[in-house]
Amino acid sequence: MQRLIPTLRRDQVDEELLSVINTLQICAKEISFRLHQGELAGVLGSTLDENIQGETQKMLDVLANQLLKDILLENPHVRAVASEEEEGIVEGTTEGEYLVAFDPLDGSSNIDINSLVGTIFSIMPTPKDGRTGEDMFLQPGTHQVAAGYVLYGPSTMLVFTTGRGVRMFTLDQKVGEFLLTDTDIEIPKSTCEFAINMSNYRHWEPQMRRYVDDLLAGETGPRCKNFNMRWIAAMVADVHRVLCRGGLFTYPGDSRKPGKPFKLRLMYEGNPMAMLVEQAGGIAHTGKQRILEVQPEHIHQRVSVILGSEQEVSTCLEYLQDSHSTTTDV
Ligand SMILES: O=P(O)(O)OC[C@H]1O[C@](O)(COP(=O)(O)O)[C@@H](O)[C@@H]1O
Ligand SMILES: [Mg+2]
Ligand SMILES: [Mg+2]
Repeated sequence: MQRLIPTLRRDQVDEELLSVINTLQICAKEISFRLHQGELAGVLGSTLDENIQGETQKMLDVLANQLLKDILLENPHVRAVASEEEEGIVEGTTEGEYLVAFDPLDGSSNIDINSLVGTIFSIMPTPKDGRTGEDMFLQPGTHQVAAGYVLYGPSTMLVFTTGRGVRMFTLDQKVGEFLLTDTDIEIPKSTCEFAINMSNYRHWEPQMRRYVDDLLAGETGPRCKNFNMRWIAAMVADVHRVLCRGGLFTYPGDSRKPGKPFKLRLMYEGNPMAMLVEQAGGIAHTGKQRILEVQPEHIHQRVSVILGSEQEVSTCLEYLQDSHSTTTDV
């Protein structure tokens, strides 16, 4: 079976980028090891702190962030990193050719119940126009040269794209290597499955409610078919299911917190997942535009996400089109 780096080398990925990807896979193996040790590693539970987004930090959020940051910044090809757990960017080597944005541990509320979590990452080139600091990261997702995630599940998987399709690698615990297990991933065009946190129903705009009402109405409703629902509460795991067997995943805007309608982060959740989904033939949208075309204004920007099977996302967007001309609350 093919190993990660030789597989990418055959795609003529440049050596500097390969080196960054190699560093990421080293971190992923270490995080995977600690997670699988669970309680035995003494790293479960919460810290007494909140991250800069006001969310309770788990010990593993802190540990995974420290690991990724420390190891990436030792790589001479990394100019800077941006993380969900860091307020500002952290600078590396001035000559570094690449920027890395990451969510060190996604779905971290699942840690306490020994359920699925992941790491998400996005790699962009260092701009050559003299920009410095956080401004270097403010590039649309179309600029990403590589993106992916690690799913820490019954097996640890690395799902990855450099813009030449999506590949899945599985960590062979015996040899400590990610081996290629699936290639040319294609999301089925149609689906009977959707993923949304239904408990927010009352906070959605009317057209999103109408779309979901029609899904729930099943074969006797206007959609004339029955839909199933799944929600793992870890974007990595929900998107992984969509890549494997199709589906629609959405975290739409809602009116819970005035002035803060969105939950998922653009630079290290929306963009990398959008690149994977588009590379697998799906759609990744905000409801108004391709996620990959959003011009970021700051590194922790949040965004509405609707992604997955082409036909179902298109149908959802048709429902929402009405709403954007009649409501302004999202
Ligand atoms: O708590 P909710 O509403 O189910 O939200 C779940 C969503 O929040 C997230 O967990 C946010 O990720 P973090 O754990 O990195 O903060 C997504 O992975 C997931 O889709
Ligand atoms: Mg996350
Ligand atoms: Mg996180």
